[in-house]
Amino acid sequence: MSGRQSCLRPVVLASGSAARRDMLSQAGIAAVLQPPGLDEAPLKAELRAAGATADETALALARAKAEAALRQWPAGRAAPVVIAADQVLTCGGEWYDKPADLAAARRQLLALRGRTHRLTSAAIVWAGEDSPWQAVDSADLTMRRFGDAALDACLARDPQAALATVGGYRMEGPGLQLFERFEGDWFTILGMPLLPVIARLRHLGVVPE
Ligand SMILES: Nc1nc2c(ncn2[C@@H]2O[C@H](COP(=O)(O)OP(=O)(O)OP(=O)(O)O)[C@@H](O)[C@H]2O)c(=O)[nH]1
Repeated sequence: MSGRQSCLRPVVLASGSAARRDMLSQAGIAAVLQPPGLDEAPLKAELRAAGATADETALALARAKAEAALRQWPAGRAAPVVIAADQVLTCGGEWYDKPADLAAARRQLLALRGRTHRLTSAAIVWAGEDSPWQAVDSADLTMRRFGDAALDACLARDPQAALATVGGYRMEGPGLQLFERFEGDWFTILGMPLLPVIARLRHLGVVPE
């Protein structure tokens, strides 16, 4: 069998995340991009108020994004295999969200300075089963006690990261200079536990064994 995608069903990535888009395409998986257009904040607040853990919250949000994408899928087209994901950042019992602007990103990075925070990434792969396949994984990242100059240089070099990522940094960019070490899967940090997702796609016949 060629290395080409073998499934007749389209693969949909229910995400607006460039990192998730890039990791799938770089792994040779062609996906239709369909940002879910979901306002995560109220659902996230509801989950937190109910005492949901970071794992439970990321899984629930990923599932909500997959459901939103399925609702938008044109009737009559071959049912897709939908991939969705979500990432939660926690540190010392605090939960952090994507910064609203550069000033918020700076404040958030200062709050994380010299500490270890956790990125919890969940993925859903839904091929029409009653309940979707899911995976969740975490990585622990320790930030240096970086100086203000290092922080401002990082924000100046990569302002997009400050607004597009939950931590306000891109590990594959200048943000790496803010870190001392990290423990966990690289793709989990970037936004999705990729290897389990690819294994699921293999199980579904989307990519060859
Ligand atoms: N490139 C990059 N992205 C990161 C990194 N850390 C976190 N992210 C991104 O931070 C974002 C986490 O926010 P989410 O709410 O899970 O996803 P989103 O960006 O809103 O995209 P949706 O899937 O459409 O909800 C994701 O896009 C992750 O890919 C990193 O080190 N590098």
